[in-house]
Amino acid sequence: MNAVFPTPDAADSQRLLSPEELEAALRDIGARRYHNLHPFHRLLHDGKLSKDQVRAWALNRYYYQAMIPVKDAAVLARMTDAALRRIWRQRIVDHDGDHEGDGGIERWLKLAEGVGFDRDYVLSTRGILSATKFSVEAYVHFVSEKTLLEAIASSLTEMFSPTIISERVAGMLKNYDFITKDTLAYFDKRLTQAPRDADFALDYVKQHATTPELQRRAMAALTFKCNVLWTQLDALYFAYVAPGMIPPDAWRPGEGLVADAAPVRAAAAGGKMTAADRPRLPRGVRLRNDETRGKYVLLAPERTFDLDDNAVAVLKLVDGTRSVADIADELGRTYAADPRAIEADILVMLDGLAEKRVLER
Ligand SMILES: O=C(O)c1cc(C(=O)O)c2c(n1)C(=O)C(=O)c1cc(C(=O)O)[nH]c1-2
Repeated sequence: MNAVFPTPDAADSQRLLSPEELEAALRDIGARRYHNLHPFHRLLHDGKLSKDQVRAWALNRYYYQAMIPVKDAAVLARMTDAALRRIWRQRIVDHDGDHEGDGGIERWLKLAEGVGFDRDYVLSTRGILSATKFSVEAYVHFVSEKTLLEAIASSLTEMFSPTIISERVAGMLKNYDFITKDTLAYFDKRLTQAPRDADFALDYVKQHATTPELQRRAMAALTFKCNVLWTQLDALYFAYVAPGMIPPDAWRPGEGLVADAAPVRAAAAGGKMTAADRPRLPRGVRLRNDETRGKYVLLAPERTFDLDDNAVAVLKLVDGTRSVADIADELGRTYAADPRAIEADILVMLDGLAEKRVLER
């Protein structure tokens, strides 16, 4: 059974490390395996993701946040020492809060709402990737089944989280116009909570990992936890970046958003296009590159519309899943221009096409 986990080589595993050497070995695991190194995080922080890809991250990570107190309750249940429980229970309070509307889970829900989700949809966990669930649940099982030392050691990824949190908050605020400081308020508190928790867990592990075997187990626990975080990002990347294979039942762009009702209402009222609408070409209408004339045209049954370069850039992004706001965001990034100014212009253009019945929402 143990063979499933890689073991350090025999010579190392037989030597008792000093507490300082053990800490250095644990930090080295983070330096090589922590999820700040994952390509999905690089894209997220550098502003390279679409709004829908950021949404997929916020939705899936909700599951991790929601299960952290379940994990910590399982750790608490292993503790026979009241003094230890008094310290550990603070983690549950941090996430659940002391009253309704308080705590980390609530703040994560605000983050999800901030990127457009309907709160009840997020709470339902319906659209969460199965791989996210498997990975988070593996963490809960791990702390329930392994020794208390291993359970505590598995939380040590928090040693590395303040750096990634600072980088994420700065990067997202700079690179995405739909992200505000309020949306990311979740992370404010983590900057003090995580170091406090990590300091305690590190002292505990350094004190209690008193044999080479226990030290090896503590290192394996931290490696396991790095993998729990890494595989969640693998799953997001596979489903929403490349190859973009969204499994059955997982969230699809456009689902579970508060703006969902808006296009329906607007269409029913016959009103103008809004930023939340997801325009698409009606059946029988196609964007075509007319090679003899060297330009793109919109081909409709028995009619052809000449298009200027701006219209072509917009229509290349019209796919029935991107909203007008998403299209404006993407063009804003491509042309380094203010997306809200672009949005106003393309709404007028799209309304014109909708009136000619070569566009619908
Ligand atoms: O934003 C991050 O990158 C990040 C990482 C980690 C982590 O390293 O486990 C946690 C969190 N955030 C976090 O918000 C959180 O509540 C948390 C709890 C735990 C844990 O293992 O008990 N890790 C993390």
